[in-house]
Amino acid sequence: MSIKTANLGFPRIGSHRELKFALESYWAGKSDATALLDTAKKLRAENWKLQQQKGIAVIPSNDFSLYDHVLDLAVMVGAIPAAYGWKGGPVDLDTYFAMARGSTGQSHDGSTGGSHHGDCGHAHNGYGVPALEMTKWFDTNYHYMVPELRRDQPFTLTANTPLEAFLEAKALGIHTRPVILGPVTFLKLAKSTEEGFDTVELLDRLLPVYARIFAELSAAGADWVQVDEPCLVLDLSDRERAALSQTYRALGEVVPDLKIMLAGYFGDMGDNLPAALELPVAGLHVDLVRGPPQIEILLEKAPDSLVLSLGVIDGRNIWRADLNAILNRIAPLVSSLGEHRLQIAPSCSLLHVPIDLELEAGLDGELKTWLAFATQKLDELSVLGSGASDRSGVIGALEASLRAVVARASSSRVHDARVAARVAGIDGRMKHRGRAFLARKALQDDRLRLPLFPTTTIGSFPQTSEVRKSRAAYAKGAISEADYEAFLRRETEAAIRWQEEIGLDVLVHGEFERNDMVQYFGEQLSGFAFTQHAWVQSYGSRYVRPPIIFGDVSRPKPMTVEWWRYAQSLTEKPVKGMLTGPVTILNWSFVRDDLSRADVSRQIALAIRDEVADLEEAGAAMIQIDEAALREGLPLRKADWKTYLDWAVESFHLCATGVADETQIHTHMCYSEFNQIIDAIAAMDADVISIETSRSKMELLEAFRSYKYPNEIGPGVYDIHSPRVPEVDEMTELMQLARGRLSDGQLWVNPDCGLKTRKWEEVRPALVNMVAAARALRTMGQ
Ligand SMILES: CN1c2c(nc(N)[nH]c2=O)NC[C@@H]1CNc1ccc(C(=O)N[C@@H](CCC(=O)N[C@@H](CCC(=O)N[C@@H](CCC(=O)O)C(=O)O)C(=O)O)C(=O)O)cc1
Ligand SMILES: N[C@@H](CCS)C(=O)O
Ligand SMILES: [Zn+2]
Repeated sequence: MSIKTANLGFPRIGSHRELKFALESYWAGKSDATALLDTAKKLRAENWKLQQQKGIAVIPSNDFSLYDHVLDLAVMVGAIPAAYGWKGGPVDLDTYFAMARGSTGQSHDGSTGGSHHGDCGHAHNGYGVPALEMTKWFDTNYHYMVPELRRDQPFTLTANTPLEAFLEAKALGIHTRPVILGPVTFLKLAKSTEEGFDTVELLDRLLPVYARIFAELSAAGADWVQVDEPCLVLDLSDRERAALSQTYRALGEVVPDLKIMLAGYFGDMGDNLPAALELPVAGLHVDLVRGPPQIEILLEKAPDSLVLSLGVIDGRNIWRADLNAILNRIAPLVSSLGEHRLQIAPSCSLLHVPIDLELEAGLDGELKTWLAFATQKLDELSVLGSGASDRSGVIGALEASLRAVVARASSSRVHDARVAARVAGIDGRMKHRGRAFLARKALQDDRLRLPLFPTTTIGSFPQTSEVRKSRAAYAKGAISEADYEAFLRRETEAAIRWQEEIGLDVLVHGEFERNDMVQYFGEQLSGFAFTQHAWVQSYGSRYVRPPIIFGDVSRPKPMTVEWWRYAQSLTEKPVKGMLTGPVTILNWSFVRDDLSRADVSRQIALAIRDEVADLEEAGAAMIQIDEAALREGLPLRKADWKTYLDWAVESFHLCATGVADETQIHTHMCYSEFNQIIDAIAAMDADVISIETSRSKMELLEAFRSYKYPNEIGPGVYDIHSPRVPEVDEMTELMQLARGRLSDGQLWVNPDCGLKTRKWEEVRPALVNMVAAARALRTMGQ
């Protein structure tokens, strides 16, 4: 006897990024739909077979997506905005990708890859349709397409994709449990296109579509369906709770033969758990990695007939599990509920971890024994499934797990007494600059002598395929370090010359040497490991390789100073030092789980503080510390915000307060809904903050206006997520709107974010226009 193992979802991208290459080739018109769909089918089959081979009892289907699973659901239920020209019936690939990436009106567009958003023609051009908005999926670095719903939104089943997936697996002889995103989470994540209505109100119209999907699944032989409602870990309104209750009462009644495994994940269900336990579903999945105390409530309150799926293997991190500790933790449930009522599962879908540790030939041997990627997590599930009823059959695996846990806890690689002492020595003086902002501003203005409405950019210039190829060639040993660096110097010099030529006031070196704004720093800091193949989907065909923070963090040597020094040597204009901040490095890495995130952040901050000091020492008058992920790293529950913001702001201070008052500290945030965190932004006290505002027509500045925020701000005037080149007038108009909210002396002129995902053909005219807009502003009254 053993407890059933269940998986909630497997990464879609392929262990060698097969999906990315198939998609980008299709978009570029280099291959056809058949080739793309064949690759997708092959990946699905490989994933199912792998899980079968690993002995997973409950294997998911419909966890695959060509681009994004939220988009898939919107398309499946016919929630397709009129602009995409869908006339009913099955939805073709071009419509699907138009929603994902925008469209130029041609069948596919030839651009190989996006930015944060769909990247093709935009409606502002007078042709084409913009992509749906994109935003991060809960607190992950995965981004989903935001469905757009109107008050009179009809829903209709365009294709039963869970059924298709179920049948595809069945044809391979694999019985699966299809996955579908739940209707309440779907509606909650959607955006209403009209004022004054809550998308959850559309539930009555959506439920019949689910009922049909479920009925067809049941008729085809499915016995269970996994319905994901990650909203169960959020603060829910009464209406949302009522919607959950209505949904599961209704679906249970219409298709009684299909058992629902309702899955909540990404945290503790907290006050939603008792209500979830009362829903008339056959099973409930709980995330016991992020919410271990839920076990007590399950023991006390789980109804007799309910099957519990215990999310005990971390689906959000890459550490090898402490299998013995997990078995001990769930033992009371095993003895009280019995094996037949339990399933052993990852905390959430494995979408958020890389696929296979075995591919990491370059990773240090000892560190490797501490890690588990998706494939290894399947093995861990199997051991737990057997071990939960009888440990004797898995003694070897349990001993190996224990050895890894003990070795990691006591390893000298993990602990560095100097780092711990430095964190312990953080004192109040490191938490603020010398003088208050206005006094610093006077000193900085005197030093920098910038014009009104100074122009700058956010840091990166296009990462052309030439840049990427050169880095890949260097990594493979095909070109020498000297040749690679000479290439980067040429790129940097050309960027500096061009910025001078077009008249930007504050220059950047262009970040050509960086593969990614986080990975680049991870590769240079002690306590970090980096991988070769451990890609994780960020959105669509864009993936990241998050660094692994395994030990105490320190900086062996300066990381960016030489590139800054070189760039500054080429010009009289100021060049900004360019760094990624600790909270962003933390949020976009796999972080050790044996130290608080606050302390890891402090350690990174102290390393960045040293880099800031070295840049200042080298002569940098301005240093930018990007905190792109500070806002998006907010905890899911409001009650946890203050603690997070306190240490996040403290970390920024630790980076920024070692410099003289004459040195101007910049920060940049590209996810900019600031209303709820404006106190924290003000407390950061950066001399200049650049933010994303162009799409919101400067409305995001309202938070700064009403707060009477005194420091300087660069509200983005150029939407870098679109290939479109903004006109001079548009940018002056946007700045005029900004002038209505802030004083002239506070304002900078810059794009929304870095330009790494854009092409030079777009960037050149856009920045020429931006400089012209700033010049025009200097002569214009408000
Ligand atoms: C700003 N964003 C970021 C997030 N997270 C990060 N860690 N970084 C970010 O910038 N989160 C939120 C947003 C949006 N998210 C993303 C995520 C990913 C990209 C992106 O452009 N990804 C690239 C990969 C970038 C990278 O690491 N490149 C490496 C390796 C490149 C490579 O594959 N080389 C090839 C050969 C190259 C060639 O021949 O052309 C190879 O090795 O085979 C590098 O540059 O060295 C992606 O392509 O997915 C953007 C925004
Ligand atoms: N300096 C970085 C910030 C991106 S959020 C860049 O320009 O790409
Ligand atoms: Zn940005």
